[in-house]
Amino acid sequence: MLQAAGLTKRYGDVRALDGFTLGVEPGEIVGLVGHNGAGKTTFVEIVCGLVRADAGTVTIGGQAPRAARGDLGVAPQHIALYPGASAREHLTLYGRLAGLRRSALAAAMDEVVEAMLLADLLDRRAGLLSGGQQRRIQAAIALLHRPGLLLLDEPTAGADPQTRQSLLAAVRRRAAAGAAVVYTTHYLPELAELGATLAVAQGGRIIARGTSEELLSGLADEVRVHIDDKELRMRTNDAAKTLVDLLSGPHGSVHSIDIRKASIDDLYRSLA
Ligand SMILES: Nc1ncnc2c1ncn2[C@@H]1O[C@H](COP(=O)(O)OP(=O)(O)OP(=O)(O)O)[C@@H](O)[C@H]1O
Repeated sequence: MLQAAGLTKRYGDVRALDGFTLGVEPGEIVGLVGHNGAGKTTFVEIVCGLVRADAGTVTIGGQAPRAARGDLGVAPQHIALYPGASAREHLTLYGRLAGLRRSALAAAMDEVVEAMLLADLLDRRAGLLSGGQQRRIQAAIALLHRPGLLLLDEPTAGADPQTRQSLLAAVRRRAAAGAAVVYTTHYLPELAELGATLAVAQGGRIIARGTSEELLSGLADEVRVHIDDKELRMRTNDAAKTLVDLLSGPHGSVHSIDIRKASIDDLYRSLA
């Protein structure tokens, strides 16, 4: 559905993208992760047709980004709402721009209002809502016209657990119905909940691609055991065996055991 190959983009001396290549199939959720400044948002902006790449190609369903705009749903990283307009007015405007009319528009609005918990907020001005509530409206706009490609750039930043769960459920449903999804986040557990594959961006390109199990499998977990008045810290690929070995020998009084799974930071470090 989305094919990007060899994208480069410079801002003065900064290489925002440097050979960025990524493909996303219908029904696939790709978690786009990477340090601040890795090029994730620049990639999203190029796919949206907002920024022109210096080199490389992007196609959406075989078409150029501008021609494919109608099949694109975008929740940008920064809040981009009209402060004086209500959620209802936003959804009506964007729905009409996407070609939805009357009963089709009403049905699409009902669906996203329910999915993004907007019923009680519909007629309040967006500018007076909280950051998390504004994110719900942005996500609803992205989902409204059932696009074939969803680009969600840190859609849960500042969202409470209920909003996060609603959004993740809505994204899963859309992917199950065949949408291709690019989901940018700094929060790995969300991607596990989505069943997403990972694409790791670094220095303006994708340096690793696979399931989180594949990418994290070689990385050691950390086991911390508080015995007597000492804390032992061990890196291990088999936390259970490490603990059994430790505790089957003579030992003092165990106060706590903590197993820290390999994190996304461990992944970045291993790829650096
Ligand atoms: N309009 C711009 N003008 C100048 N530099 C830019 C512009 N947009 C992005 N950059 C630079 O390009 C690089 C990539 O930025 P980008 O926003 O794509 O990163 P990111 O991976 O989305 O980061 P974050 O996780 O912080 O959102 C950064 O060094 C950034 O400062």
